[in-house]
Parts: sequence; structure tokens; C-alpha cells
Amino acid sequence: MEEYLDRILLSEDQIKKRVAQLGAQITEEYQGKDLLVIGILKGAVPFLADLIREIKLPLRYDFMAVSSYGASAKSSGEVRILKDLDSSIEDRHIIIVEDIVDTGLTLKYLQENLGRRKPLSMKIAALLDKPGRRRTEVYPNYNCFVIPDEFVVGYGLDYNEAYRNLPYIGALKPEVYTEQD
Ligand SMILES: O=P(O)(O)OC[C@H]1O[C@H](OP(=O)(O)OP(=O)(O)O)[C@H](O)[C@@H]1O
Ligand code: HPA
Repeated sequence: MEEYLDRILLSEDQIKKRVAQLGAQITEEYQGKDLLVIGILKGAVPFLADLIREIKLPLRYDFMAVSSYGASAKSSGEVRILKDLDSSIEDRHIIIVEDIVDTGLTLKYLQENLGRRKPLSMKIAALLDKPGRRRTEVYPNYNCFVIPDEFVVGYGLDYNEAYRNLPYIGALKPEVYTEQD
């Protein structure tokens, strides 16, 4: 295991199996619907790439970039749009794909912002849910794993832009980061 990790929380195999299950569930639930999958950059990229290949339906995908963490391990609480969607979502069935719901502030902002654009339906799929840190009452409709209150990296999740390419999810050693930085 890498020396900066405390332990591996979710193995490559566990992630693969759970993402396949979720893809099958979405395939069933969206039969006959015109689906648009919206990935939230940058963390959702590996999850989105794997999930869409497990959804056996015609779909389209687009990306949005928002940021509240900057280069730190603590949410600033203020969400900014860095890149908006390429096209309208009015009258589309959308699934927002996130790597993690932590304080929930990013998701709350996205729900409000995208909700105003009048999609036909809107659901949230998150790889990880960390309910112990929630600061607002938002929860993903589809979730792969619930995790404890620890800062995690890998499979898209970063600390200061590093570790996104790990194929599994690991908890960072506390000495590698500080909550206040
Ligand atoms: O529930 P919250 O406390 O709001 O945290 C979740 C958000 O934080 C991370 O994004 P970040 O701003 O770090 O951007 P990134 O995806 O580019 O890493 C993550 O990808 C979620 O979008
Ligand atoms: O635990 C986390 N790791 C990486 N990025 C994050 N963004 C919110 N929580 C986390």
C-alpha cells in the first residue's frame, strides 16, 4: 500500500461490482427515457466513465465544473461554477453524477441551480456518501458506499489534485493533510 495512506477503504473489485449493480438498476429504471448524465468535474470522471458503460441504454453525457474545496481538505462553503453545461436540460431526464457527498453544500447548490432549468426529472448518483459531515439536508438518490468521516482519495478523489488516479479508495494518513489548510 502507498505510504501516504492509512488504509484502503474500498478495493478496485468492490467498486467495480457495486458500480455494475448501480448501472443495472439505472438501466431498469430509465427504460424508454431519454437520459442525460451530468458528470461533476473533476472528481466524478472515473465513476462516470465506469457507470455509463454499465447503463445499457442510449444516453448522452455532459460535464459541469464547480468547486468549493480549492486546494484544501475543508469545504469553503461557497460554490462557484467553473464550467457550465454545453446545452439546455429543459425537459430532459438528468442524473447528476458526483464522486462524493460530504457536507452536501455542492449538491445543494447543484440541485437548486439545475432545478431552476426545468429538467423533466433530476436524480443524484454518488459513489460515496459521508453523512457524518453533512451540513445541509441533501442525500443522493443512488449511492454506492457510505463511508466514515475521514478524508479519502483515489478513483477521482484528490487531495491538492493528487491521488485521483488510484484505482481504489483509501483514507489519507492524518499527517498528510490538516483540516485547517
Ligand atoms: O459535499 P461537499 O462538502 O460539497 O463535497 C463534495 C464535493 O467536493 C469535491 O469537489 P471539489 O470542489 O474538491 O472539486 P473536484 O471534483 O475537482 O476535486 C467533490 O468532487 C464534490 O463535488
Ligand atoms: O474526503 C474527501 N476526499 C476528497 N475530496 C473530497 N471532497 C469532499 N470530501 C472529500
